[in-house]
Amino acid sequence: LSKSSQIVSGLALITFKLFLQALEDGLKKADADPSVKAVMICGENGKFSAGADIRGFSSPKRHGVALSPIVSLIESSEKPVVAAIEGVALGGGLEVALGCHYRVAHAKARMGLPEVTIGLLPGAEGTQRLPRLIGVPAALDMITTGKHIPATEALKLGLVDEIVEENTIEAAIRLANKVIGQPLEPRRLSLKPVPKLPNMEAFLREALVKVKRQARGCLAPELCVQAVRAATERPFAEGVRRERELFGLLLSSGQAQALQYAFFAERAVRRWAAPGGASWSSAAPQPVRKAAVIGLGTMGRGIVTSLVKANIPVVALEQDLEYLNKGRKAVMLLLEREAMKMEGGAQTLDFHNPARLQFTVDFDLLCDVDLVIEAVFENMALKKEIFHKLSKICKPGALLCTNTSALNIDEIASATNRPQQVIGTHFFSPAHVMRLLEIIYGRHTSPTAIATAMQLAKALKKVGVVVGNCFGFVGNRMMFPYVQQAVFLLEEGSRPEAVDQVLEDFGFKIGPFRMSDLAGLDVGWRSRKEQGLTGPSLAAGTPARQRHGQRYSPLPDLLCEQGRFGQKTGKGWYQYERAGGRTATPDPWLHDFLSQYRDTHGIQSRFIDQEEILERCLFSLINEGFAILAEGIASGPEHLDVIYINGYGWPKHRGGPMFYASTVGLPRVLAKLQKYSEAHPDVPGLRPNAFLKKLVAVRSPPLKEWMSYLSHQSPKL
Ligand SMILES: CC/C=C\C/C=C/C(=O)SCCNC(=O)CCNC(=O)[C@H](O)C(C)(C)COP(=O)(O)OP(=O)(O)OC[C@H]1O[C@@H](n2cnc3c(N)ncnc32)[C@H](O)[C@@H]1OP(=O)(O)O
Repeated sequence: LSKSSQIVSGLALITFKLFLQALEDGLKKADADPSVKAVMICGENGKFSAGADIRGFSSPKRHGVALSPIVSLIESSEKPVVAAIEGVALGGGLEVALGCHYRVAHAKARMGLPEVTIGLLPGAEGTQRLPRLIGVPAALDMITTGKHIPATEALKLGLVDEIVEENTIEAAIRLANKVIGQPLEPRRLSLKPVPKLPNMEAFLREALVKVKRQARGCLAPELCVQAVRAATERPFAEGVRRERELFGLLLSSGQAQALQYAFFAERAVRRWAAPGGASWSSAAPQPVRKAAVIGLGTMGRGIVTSLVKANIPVVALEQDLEYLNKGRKAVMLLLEREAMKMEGGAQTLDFHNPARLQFTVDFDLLCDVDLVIEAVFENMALKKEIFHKLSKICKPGALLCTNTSALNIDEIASATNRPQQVIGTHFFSPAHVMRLLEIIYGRHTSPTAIATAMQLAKALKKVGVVVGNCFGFVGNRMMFPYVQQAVFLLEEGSRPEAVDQVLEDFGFKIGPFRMSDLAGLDVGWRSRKEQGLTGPSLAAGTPARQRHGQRYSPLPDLLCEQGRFGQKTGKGWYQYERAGGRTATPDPWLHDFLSQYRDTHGIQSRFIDQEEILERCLFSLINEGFAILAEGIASGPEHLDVIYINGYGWPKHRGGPMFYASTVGLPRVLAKLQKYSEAHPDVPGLRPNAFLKKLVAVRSPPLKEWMSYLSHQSPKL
């Protein structure tokens, strides 16, 4: 456009506020200058905009330049304004583009309104303009999910006018030149009607039901639907007023802070630290060009699928042909399903090629892999045998990972000649779906090994969280007291469905008993037998409800002795329509069994209210979290929260257990733990941890300062 245009650039994230000011000044200048015939807005360095600075929403100094008036200013310009979208146009960035009269995008650009994922809604008139441009169904989908869509999809939806493979800015200038002099009214989205649907009311009602069911207590998706509904029912200006009202509600709901905390926590855990000062900033990962997975049970199958999806060639190994064929079939089925989901996308799955995925029973084929993930049964002797073999067969630099949920990494490493290359990689089931990867370093694990495991997590599109070695690591260790409380509550008078209901209402995807039925009660039973807590190795004369002087509930063991393993046997804490069924119904047999159990042990059944259920389960879990932090097993509360959100179904809009504790108030958590501990002195999980007490004593500092109150920066770090 040379002299006849005004190029406004610099839509960089950190300078969003400054940019808005510059944009306003630039637009006004362009408008006043008769030599300017059109305006093109682009970003710097190939990126349009990631939107407003998220930290600004919870900053006490939140004032900022309002975005809406600038979007309106763009739209009302008498000269055509064209957005040249490269990289990403997200949130406020996309709302700026929606104010423009035309949008040109690079083929690799991505667009979205992700505000819902940080507890907000597109508050710069995005909920009013987008439905006018692409219709209610597509707009609602983008706004309530926050998904980023590729440029090709944006073109199909009519969100952009043109996509280009080459120079986006030149293409935008070409388009601007072409449209000079054409009427702008039809291009101003605020003047357009929202395209009608024959069944708009029913559609919106169903959309609301859907987001309420999926979001479980999370406000933002629901309010997004309400804002879009306003677009369908009210004139633009009134819709904008409603949008503003709803935005204000979300901003002060507390959920937005929790979700924004979660956004940054997920990024903070990438900056890992380990003993001896090793950290993300100094350690470099090794390349993983080929991997192997040992064991094709449920976990191994998911891990193989995950590696194939990440385009890493895999050797999948089983102990014999029977298991191998079973495993191969299951993996192929998973991959077929994944391929179907990806159909039409840019990526394809090349899993029929033996160079990409090879099944074998021959350990020698592992001689050239860069990384092995052992995913066999949770049995120390078996794992040690495998690791001993691996250290003989694998090339010297190969990283040896064990997928374990609790076993001692150091003991496994002791079976090899290279303990520095042994690391725990705790995947969550189903491993090709769940985002969490708990990465556990042992006493000898090298910084390179940790960096490589973190790099692997990234390649697998997972959130890697580095933690220290202890029984259950972080996630399961915090889960033990939670589940223990849930079972104690049954002993005292509650029922599985009552406990599950309270925790599901809190926002957990699934309560502890439904979870236990899903995972299989036999898993914990086996582990308790191995620990000598139950079964033949239990010393004669051990009291039924006590182990090592502490309260113990034999209830789960008794259920297992009855063959009630959960869904797989059709009976567990609930009953199911058949073995393998998924619909849990309260079981009168279990209710009778609990009554008899209480009678046998002289337990006076009592009514337990929702508050007690919630507090005893959650506060005991949080209490263990403080112990983990004090011992240096994790380097900060964010690590625990990211683990819980991504691996244990903790509701993200509550920010994770430690963030939740900070919102409840540490003095309250402490007081309640003290109260419950006095009532149950034989339950160590309820005894307030010293670190929690210390934080309360120093007046409960903000979560990000907690770690500075540990006198020793812990033996592990
Ligand atoms: C008054 C106005 C009212 C409303 C209008 C505006 C509302 C908004 O715009 S809300 C913000 C909407 N935008 C987003 O939610 C985008 C969030 N960011 C992302 O999705 C991703 O970061 C990305 C796709 C932009 C880039 O992904 P990737 O390449 O994987 O990098 P990272 O995620 O690691 O990010 C790098 C770095 O940038 C920080 N960051 C990214 N986006 C923001 C942001 N919007 N605000 C603040 N900081 C952001 C991120 O935290 C990383 O930094 P650290 O490693 O230091 O944590």
